[in-house]
Amino acid sequence: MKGRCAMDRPVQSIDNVRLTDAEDAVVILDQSLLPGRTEYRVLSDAESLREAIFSLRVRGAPAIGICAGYGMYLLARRIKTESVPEFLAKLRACKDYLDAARPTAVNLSWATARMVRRAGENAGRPVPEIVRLLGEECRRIQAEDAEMCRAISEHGLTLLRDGDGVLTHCNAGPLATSRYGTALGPLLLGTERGMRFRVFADETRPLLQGARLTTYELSRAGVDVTLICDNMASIVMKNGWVNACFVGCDRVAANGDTANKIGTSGVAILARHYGIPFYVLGPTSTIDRSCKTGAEIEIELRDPEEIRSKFYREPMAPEGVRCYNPAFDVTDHSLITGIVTERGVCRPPYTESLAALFSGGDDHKEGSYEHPVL
Ligand SMILES: CSC[C@H]1O[C@H](OP(=O)(O)O)[C@H](O)[C@@H]1O
Repeated sequence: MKGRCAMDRPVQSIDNVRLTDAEDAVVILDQSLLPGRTEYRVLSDAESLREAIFSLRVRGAPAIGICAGYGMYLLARRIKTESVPEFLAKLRACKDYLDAARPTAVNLSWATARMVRRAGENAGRPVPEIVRLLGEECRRIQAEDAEMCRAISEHGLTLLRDGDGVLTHCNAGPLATSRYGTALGPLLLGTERGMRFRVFADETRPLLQGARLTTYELSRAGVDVTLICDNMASIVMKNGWVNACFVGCDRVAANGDTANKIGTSGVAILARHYGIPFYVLGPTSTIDRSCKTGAEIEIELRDPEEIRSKFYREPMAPEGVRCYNPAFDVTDHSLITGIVTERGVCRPPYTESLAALFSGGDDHKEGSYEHPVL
């Protein structure tokens, strides 16, 4: 589906995922086709929603959560029953079906759980009223993410100076969120304010989110960006061109161990070697306190063809050669200088500083955010 240009709006708020006006489908910008093709997909059933998440047509932990929230509302509207218990049971089945698309990014299951929780809290109301409340909740998920990303960008910007060199890995910009992004947010916000940065974007094999998406977002925003192969991160750090590394996150454990795109832990080890600060940026919705350490985070394994041939005219390896294709790895908390959330910059020890984010007792407080000094 050819749609309005994804960049009709300021780059900080790419139109990457939304509900149709008729509320009968979720429309996504198909990120698997960028930067060459700007095409939208209309997701009108559970199968297309799950396929779009699995195939990274919509990707990035927050964007996946936003899409899943809209998807749960869409599917809830299709549940034809007046029995609340039957409605709730079928809604939970929708959650299980969508959650199975990708296991690592917590925002997927966090968003579907939030929708099921919202329905359960209102089990005393008639089904149509519950559905209406779910329509409000899915929109709140996207609106809150926009707030969180803006706050993350403000906090992240305090860590940078005009003219800094920043290395990024994968893509954690507006395409992966609701606006601004997490790792890229401070760079976009700072550029809006007249600051200049020199960004080195890891291409991020095998799916090349850095090459295809990060350079697309940053160059459109007028940010100086240089694309490098993943194996060049060391030399640009050694050359003294990098003042900080900024990466996103898909699941942060209670002790600060962080799952992010495969290759992130290698960047962190290099940064430590060269004495360069390494920051993880993400919303509190990506912190999973039920995971005590990164050892408990399930790492998604993907199709070997993504390594062998997905992006190349000619096969890059003999047909059928065995490949190992983990989509994420876990960066040990000891390698992380700070974790930037919408509520401030958390410093080690993360078991304490992350817990302090939730001192109000809830796993994720909706609405405005206090900004404690952490
Ligand atoms: C703002 S979260 C972005 C996060 O998600 C990416 O994974 P994927 O492209 O597989 O969805 C990557 O880990 C980014 O850091």
